[in-house]
Amino acid sequence: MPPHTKLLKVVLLGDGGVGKSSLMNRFVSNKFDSQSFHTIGVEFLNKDVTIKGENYTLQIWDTAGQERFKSLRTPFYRGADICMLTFAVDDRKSFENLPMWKKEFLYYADIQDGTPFPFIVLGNKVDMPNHEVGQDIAQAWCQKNGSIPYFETSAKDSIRVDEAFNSAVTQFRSMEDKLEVRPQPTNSVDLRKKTAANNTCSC
Ligand SMILES: Nc1nc2c(ncn2[C@@H]2O[C@H](COP(=O)(O)OP(=O)(O)OP(=O)(O)O)[C@@H](O)[C@H]2O)c(=O)[nH]1
Repeated sequence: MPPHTKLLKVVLLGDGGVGKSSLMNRFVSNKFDSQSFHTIGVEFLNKDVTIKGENYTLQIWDTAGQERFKSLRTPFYRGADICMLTFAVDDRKSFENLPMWKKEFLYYADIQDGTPFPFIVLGNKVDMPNHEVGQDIAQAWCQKNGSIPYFETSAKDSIRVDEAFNSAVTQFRSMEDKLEVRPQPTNSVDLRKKTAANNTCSC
């Protein structure tokens, strides 16, 4: 890591199939795979960014959205700096599950509900023709849940993906002073030397 680089742990959550892996791969490698497989456990990739003159390494944790992998993903929430809650705009159920994802994150990250925390909401697959969740409905939910920034994205067509990740860092910066000292992972490993490598963990 270059000097004066801050490591930020970013956790991507949401129902299986909404496009979390695809968003991470678009952001880190500028690639899209239409045959993307379900994630088992968690995977992470690092990407270096500079926001307003400050260097950051974003350590992006892509979690498995399917219910059966809950026990594999939840241990990785502790120590997160940013949480990106993801749904697909063509899948109403995935939007309706956002409160469940937020609650699960706060519980396993050991953060009290109501404490300021940098969340971002992504409505992915905006390239799809049939939207079951309108921008107004999603924005209203974000507003009600602590004025969370909302982005309609497409990993496929590369729409607003960089903007959403960069905004997540800006959101972190704006709240940094207010964030409580949060519990760090007990089973931590030093992952800071790895950058843009495909690292899989299904432990
Ligand atoms: N049209 C469209 N398809 C997408 C987009 N993003 C992802 N997909 C497709 O949706 C499917 C699921 O994408 P993934 O990235 O694997 O979804 P995930 O949320 O990581 O799924 P889990 O690993 O099961 O939690 C794949 O077939 C992707 O190619 C998008 O922006 N637009």
